[in-house]
Amino acid sequence: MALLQSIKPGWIESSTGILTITFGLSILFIYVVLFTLVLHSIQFANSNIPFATAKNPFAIISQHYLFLVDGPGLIKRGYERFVNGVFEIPRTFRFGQVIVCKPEFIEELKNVRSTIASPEPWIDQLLQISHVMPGYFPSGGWPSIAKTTPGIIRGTVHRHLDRYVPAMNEAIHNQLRTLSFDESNGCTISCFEFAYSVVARSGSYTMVGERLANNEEYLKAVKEHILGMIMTTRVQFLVPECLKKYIGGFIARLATIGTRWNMHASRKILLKHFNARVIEYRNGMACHGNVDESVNSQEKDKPIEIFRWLYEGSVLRHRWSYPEVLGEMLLLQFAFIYTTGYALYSALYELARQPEYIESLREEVKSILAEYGPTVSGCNRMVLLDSFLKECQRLHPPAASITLKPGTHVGVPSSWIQRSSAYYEDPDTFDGYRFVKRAAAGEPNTKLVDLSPDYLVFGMGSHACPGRWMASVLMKLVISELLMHFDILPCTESSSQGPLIGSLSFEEFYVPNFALKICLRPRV
Ligand code: HEM
Repeated sequence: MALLQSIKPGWIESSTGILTITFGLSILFIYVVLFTLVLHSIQFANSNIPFATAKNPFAIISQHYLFLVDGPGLIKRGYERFVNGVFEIPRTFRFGQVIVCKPEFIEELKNVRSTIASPEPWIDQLLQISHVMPGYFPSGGWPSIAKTTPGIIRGTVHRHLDRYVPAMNEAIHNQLRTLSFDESNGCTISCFEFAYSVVARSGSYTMVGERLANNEEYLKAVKEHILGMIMTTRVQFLVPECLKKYIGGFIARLATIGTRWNMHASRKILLKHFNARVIEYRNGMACHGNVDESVNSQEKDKPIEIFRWLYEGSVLRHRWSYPEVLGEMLLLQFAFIYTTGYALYSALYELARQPEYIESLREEVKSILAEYGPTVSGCNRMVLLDSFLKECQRLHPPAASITLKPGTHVGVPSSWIQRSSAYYEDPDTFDGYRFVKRAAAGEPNTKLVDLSPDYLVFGMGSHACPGRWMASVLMKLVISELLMHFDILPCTESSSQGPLIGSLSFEEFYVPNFALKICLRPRV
């Protein structure tokens, strides 16, 4: 005790000294990082383009912060200031994003050749592929496999959409079977979780086949991996480019360990299942005798499984390596499942909030299903539902801008154009049948999958989303099934209500409000 008493004051003094030095060094480090950030932003920025708010050092730092936590809000402020011009958003240690608002420029961008305007650098910078997925793609340059997938989706998934529909219907039923219903109150579900799960299950049918689409461990890993990628990327944004290689991965792991955002843990599970699926493909290929027949045999009447197509392409034609196939699958899961899950989530939210639409939509679905069943041609005839979904996407797109050009990253403030009175009457009001009325008035581009400069949810030009027909049919099948068998109601608990959008964004991407719930009550 005496010894302790005798050493304590000295120890306290020296520890206070260490604390002061550590504090001082941390402040110095923060200043150096902020100074470098401002310097880099000015160096990377286009000198003749204004920033969303202003170009002074404080404004640059605040825009970096805002783009990280509320990207759509920052894009809105820029759009309001430069509605007939362009503006730029500085980004942490990278090229800024130039946002084009002037309608003539947007029209010009639409017609740019696919080799010049490409979404690849945007995806690379948004998801920071080389840091978040090291080892999957060749360094320097975008993998050739990624240039092939949109073609496969357009040429096979879209062309033979009807072949996928039975599996998609089964996935929807299987997902509904996982819910437990209470006789009187029905079932209260997390709105995003339900939409995300049903899309993950149906999407997995398309991507990896029936066995994995029913494997709960795999499905959980798919969902967690996508959210994990979002979270990991966000954490990585805060680390300077030169340090990312050394500490980026470590910091991101530290931030997500033990959470559902743990990308590394879920990726391990996914890889285990992908490898097992590959063994099944190999066995199948061995059974065919002639391996070349294997790829062709898929094209007869069965839906083409995207993973199998990519894998066999890598093995048989040596077009790309196995890690590249895995990398492409992980990216495609994001492109397919997050976007469609978000779109379905917003539609369920609006259905629960706006019961006046339920009866007319139900009537339409009922008569079409009676004649055509849950098929592609049935879905194509659901004009009211199509308009309702398009209105949901107009007001709640998954992202506030779409990016089109390499080098300088050029974006279009889609979310705010879609809310502009220049293009839409009473733009902030939800009118589920807005597009049916427009079609009746003879206006063009009124279908959910139609592209136009005032409706940019699926992009535009040669890189417009090739999965939009799949997304449209999938959402219609889910909503038809729900309308036929359930009443869709808002949840009465106050903690489960709230806005559609969560409190943080992911650059220009919106993140859902995970707490939002709806109630499904079985119809008598
Ligand atoms: C509601 C759901 C969806 C939305 C809102 C959406 C949105 C988008 C957008 C905005 C782009 C960029 C277009 C551009 O740069 O001009 C895109 C590209 C892409 N999407 Fe979708 N998407 C959805 C569903 C899907 C689905 C279901 C698939 C797969 C079956 C898919 C696969 C892709 C691919 C592969 C690309 C890259 C196209 C290219 O590089 O040429 N998407 N999507």
